[in-house]
Amino acid sequence: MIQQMYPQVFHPYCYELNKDMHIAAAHFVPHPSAGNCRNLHGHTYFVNVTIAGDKLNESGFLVDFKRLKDLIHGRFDHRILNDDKELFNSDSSDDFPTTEAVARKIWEIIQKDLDGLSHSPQCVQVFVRETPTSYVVYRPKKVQENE
Ligand SMILES: Nc1nc2c(c(=O)[nH]1)N=C([C@H](O)[C@H](O)COP(=O)(O)OP(=O)(O)OP(=O)(O)O)CN2
Ligand SMILES: [Zn+2]
Repeated sequence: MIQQMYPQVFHPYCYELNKDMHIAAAHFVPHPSAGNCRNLHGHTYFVNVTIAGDKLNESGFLVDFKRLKDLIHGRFDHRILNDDKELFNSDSSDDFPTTEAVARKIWEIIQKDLDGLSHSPQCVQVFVRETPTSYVVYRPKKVQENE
């Protein structure tokens, strides 16, 4: 069972949901300055995503927890992150599979999906813990207001 405290995010919405996932995945950081991380190695990533909004859908959900799991766990679990060429590449440091970039890519995947929903939920925070001592929080700069 995942039990962890996460940083809080301030937002203007009435509802907030959080979904935890753990993801077993391997990666390497393709740059000489990355030291040991240049070598392929694995982590059990702990991911928490925060969705906020003012309206619920026809099921009474802000967004179905399972939809979030399918989008993220379904894509990354038991994979080598570097093999996901749609997301990661070795040519641009912004697209190396670092914890920072993994958090941002998770936000991009989720927000793109949420943008297709008429009740306009927003992903306001993505937390990614790569090791017991290291984590990253990604928050979009601008949280859209619901109309
Ligand atoms: N800013 C970042 N720094 C590092 C990243 C990263 O993604 N962003 N990644 C790594 C490695 O991938 C490594 O797997 C994790 O590093 P680290 O937390 O240093 O791992 P340790 O378990 O050895 O940490 P200790 O606290 O020393 O036990 C490196 N840096
Ligand atoms: Zn690593």
